[in-house]
Amino acid sequence: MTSDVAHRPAEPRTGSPVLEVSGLVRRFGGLTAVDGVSFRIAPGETYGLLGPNGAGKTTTISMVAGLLAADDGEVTVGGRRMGPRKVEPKRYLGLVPQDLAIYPELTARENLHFFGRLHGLGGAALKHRTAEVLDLIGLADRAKDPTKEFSGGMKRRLNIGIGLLHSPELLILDEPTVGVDPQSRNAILESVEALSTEGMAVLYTTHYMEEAERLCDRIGIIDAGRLQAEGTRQELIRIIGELDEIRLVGTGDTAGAATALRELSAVETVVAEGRGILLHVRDAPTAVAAVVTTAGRSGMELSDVEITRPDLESVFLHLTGKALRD
Ligand SMILES: Nc1ncnc2c1ncn2[C@@H]1O[C@H](COP(=O)(O)OP(=O)(O)OP(=O)(O)O)[C@@H](O)[C@H]1O
Repeated sequence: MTSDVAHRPAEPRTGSPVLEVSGLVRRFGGLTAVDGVSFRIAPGETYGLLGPNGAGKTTTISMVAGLLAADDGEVTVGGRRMGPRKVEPKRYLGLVPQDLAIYPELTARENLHFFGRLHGLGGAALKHRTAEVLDLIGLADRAKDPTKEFSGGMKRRLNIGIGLLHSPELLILDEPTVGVDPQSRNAILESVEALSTEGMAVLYTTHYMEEAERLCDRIGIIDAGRLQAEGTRQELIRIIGELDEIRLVGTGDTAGAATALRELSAVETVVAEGRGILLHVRDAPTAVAAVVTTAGRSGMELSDVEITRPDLESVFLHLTGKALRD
């Protein structure tokens, strides 16, 4: 069945969360893959699930999308209870799986038309939405080409376009940049960024810290099936303290420089070590000029200055005792 009116939810539910996940649990035999996961996503918000391989990201989103039954807990999409047998709530979400689901012989536009019809779109509305989506995923100029000629990254973008066609309230993307070249990766990230201008809520899973930092308003750090922490990038970094590191390498009067550096207001700790000094400071990019000048004036000849700022990788290490990437 097709209609000329794009399928959009009848009532916008601004204010209340688009997605509410509460106490979700899923076991596979003796393994608890998802162990009491709860989070919410507001309209227009991009929420990242950041965790290493096997953390439970795909299992979580499979339950969110109603593809997999939960052993415990509850998922609601737009206030509607989700589950494998539910039909209505699934109309409000789009799922972009890791695996590609496109027809290689069809052009990009034909693929979108085909999947659009499956969503009940047709006529002028389908044409209009297809053009909008092709723009959004940056494939308007390749709309007439068979997708078998596309690069891996372009196919991924089309996969995202298919998930977007029916203007879902919530779009779920499962590690959409795995295995693509850096240029395509950037194009994918730009497409996802553009979604927030559409007011869509996005659930984005990744094991790339840079992607979570760039795209997500809030991030849930997941490991061994549990949400270890949740918040904005800044909130998460506060968990491990907000101090940056400046490492000064050089010769001369290191001890004298260390004493002088302790007097600077931005400096919290100073440790003289081997051929240099390690400082913990607030806001290193602002403090570095005074640090370098003070060290120089105190008789230290610098050969290198290195700034390290805490990132989500450091937060993950702090919370779990292991690196995000193997
Ligand atoms: N159908 C299944 N049967 C048995 N174990 C499973 C099944 N699906 C997932 N698991 C296990 O559950 C755990 C979580 O897997 P999941 O795929 O959710 O992790 P992930 O964070 O998405 O990682 P990846 O990035 O590798 O997909 C893993 O230990 C995995 O082996």
